[in-house]
Amino acid sequence: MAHRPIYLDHNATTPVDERVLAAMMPFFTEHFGNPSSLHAYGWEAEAAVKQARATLAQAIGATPEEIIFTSGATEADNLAIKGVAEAYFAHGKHIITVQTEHSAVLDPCQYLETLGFEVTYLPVDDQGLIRLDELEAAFRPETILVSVMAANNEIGVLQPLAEIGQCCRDREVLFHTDAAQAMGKILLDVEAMQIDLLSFTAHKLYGPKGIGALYVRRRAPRVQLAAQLHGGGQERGLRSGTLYPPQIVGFAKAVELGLALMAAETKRLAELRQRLWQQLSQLDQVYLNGHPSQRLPNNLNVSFADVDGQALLLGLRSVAALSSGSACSSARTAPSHVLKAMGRSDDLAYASLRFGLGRTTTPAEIDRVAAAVVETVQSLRSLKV
Ligand SMILES: Cc1ncc(COP(=O)(O)O)c(C=O)c1O
Ligand code: FES
Repeated sequence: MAHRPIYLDHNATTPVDERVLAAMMPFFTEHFGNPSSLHAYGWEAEAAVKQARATLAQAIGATPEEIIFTSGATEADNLAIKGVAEAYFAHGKHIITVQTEHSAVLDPCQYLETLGFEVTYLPVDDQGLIRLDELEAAFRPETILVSVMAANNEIGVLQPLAEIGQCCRDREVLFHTDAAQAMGKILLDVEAMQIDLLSFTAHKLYGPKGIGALYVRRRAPRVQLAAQLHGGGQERGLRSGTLYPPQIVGFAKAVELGLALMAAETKRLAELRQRLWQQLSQLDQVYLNGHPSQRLPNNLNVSFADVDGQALLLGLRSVAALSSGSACSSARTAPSHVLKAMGRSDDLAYASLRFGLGRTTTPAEIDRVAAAVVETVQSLRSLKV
């Protein structure tokens, strides 16, 4: 097999775990029924979907009726934000979010601005965290929704969900969180954290691409939501379209595994990340992006001064599959909006690498990549003088 670079881009996506694939397989062939059909084939598929829904609900402290399947976190974010905007505009047209959110949150907010909504984009501090006093100051009588991500996809920073949930509940404002990166990596509890809507996705957690879910609170205070896809009325009318049992079964299996392995993986990945950072920080003028400890265990984001970002990625291409910023924005020419919001200069934002460690990452891989990064940075710097 042709030599492939070491995969260190697990914040972009992950491979499907063999155990997840095995759980999915029967639902492509033997158990191919449509869960909506009222016969044995349909019931079989329906039973599997029901079980998966219960597993997913339990993983976040929700009830099964509160889980709406979608095609991923992008669709879940859109449904949450546009669905709340459409259901609550009579109460007010103001939304609060954060400058460092994923485009699946920022773009729906910008779209709503074209429809007359007002959006506050909270700043973050130099470690990527929002400040609660700034959140508190942003509320208005007409605020209907706060959307703050659980874990950032570029820098892995974990926002204080329970505190944000409390702020929102005190003011009777709905709280949505995009937990695409956080699911299965940190504990999420929608009761304890007072979360009203939560988006998640399977493919960041060794599950298949193209499946995700939105948790929508039905217990008090119950969330009203306007559907964004209309048709056959699946998912209690909130998301029409034939359910996809293989993906749904795989999603639940991935989450179940993620939770079972979480404690051990958190420890192992944090050690590997530390090993990587120790080697990289032997270079002069390297900067860790994001809070040093309040972050996902598998993410390290680093900026290198006096290096051309594009040349750095090119120089490492054969050794490691990495990205600069997020998967989508690496293809763009603008510097990362997340690093810019933290106050990084354009140069440092360009010359950044996101290391996303995963379940198969080994110490030998880390050492190999670290050595290649050190060597590439040194040689690019020596060319400059
Ligand atoms: C924070 C965050 N939100 C949303 C998404 C989009 O998820 P999906 O690919 O499931 O639509 C991603 C994935 O890149 C993400 O990292
Ligand atoms: S969708 Fe997450 S990086 Fe592009």
